[in-house]
Amino acid sequence: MRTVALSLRAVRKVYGSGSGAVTALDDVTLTVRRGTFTAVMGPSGSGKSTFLHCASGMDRPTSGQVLLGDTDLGSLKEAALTEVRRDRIGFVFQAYNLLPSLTVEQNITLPLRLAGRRADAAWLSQVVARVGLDGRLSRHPSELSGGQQQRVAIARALVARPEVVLADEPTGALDSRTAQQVLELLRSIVDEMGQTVLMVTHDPVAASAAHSVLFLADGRLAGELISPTPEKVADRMTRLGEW
Ligand SMILES: Nc1ncnc2c1ncn2[C@@H]1O[C@H](COP(=O)(O)OP(=O)(O)OP(=O)(O)O)[C@@H](O)[C@H]1O
Repeated sequence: MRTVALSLRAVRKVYGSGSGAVTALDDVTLTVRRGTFTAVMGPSGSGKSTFLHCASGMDRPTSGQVLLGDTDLGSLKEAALTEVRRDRIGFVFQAYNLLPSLTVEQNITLPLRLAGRRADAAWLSQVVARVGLDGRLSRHPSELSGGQQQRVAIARALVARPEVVLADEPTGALDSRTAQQVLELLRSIVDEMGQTVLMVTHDPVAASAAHSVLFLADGRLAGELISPTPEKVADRMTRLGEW
């Protein structure tokens, strides 16, 4: 069994060229081990979104390598990359991104249907129970609270048994109590289901739900905090500058 879910090797991303060039990621090397929950934090403009786009294959680095397991994403043509994103990566966004005309169950199983696969009934019911959506499968997103909608999005991210779940500010639209429940859910899918989760956030409380926090500053890795607390994360962020 591979122990590394995702690795970045000397990843650089430069937007534009000449005097207007912006280096959004500068020589970022890191590994994300399987079964870990990692948060990525950094001041505004430090490269968090660029990092997530490169790590997920949504964008290609200017140089360096991104590997999902043993697969070098840079070696893949667009169609193969799309399949990797669909089949091997789960995504959770701040804005849920559910389809309003589909039921909860149809939203959750959409990635499988797009891949021409059927849901494994036992796995689906395990995922639905884990995210606390039992009895709500025939509802539509508009009938659910924000926290429940994010649970649907998390179930959708898990349904294809991805190698890594990438979350972009997953609690950014939620009140603090609901956010805490969603963070506990993300932590539990790691601790109890062995998932791997990588989450970008601005929020020290959200980051402290992870096993470790990676800090970005000016596109470079600027340290790691193991067993974070909100206070330690906030302190580190304050030392990195404006946030
Ligand atoms: N498409 C683009 N074209 C040009 N520059 C870009 C582009 N996307 C990002 N940048 C620049 O790259 C740097 C990193 O941006 P990025 O969005 O990754 O940071 P971030 O940490 O996610 O910021 P925020 O927390 O404000 O969302 C910034 O200087 C930004 O202006």
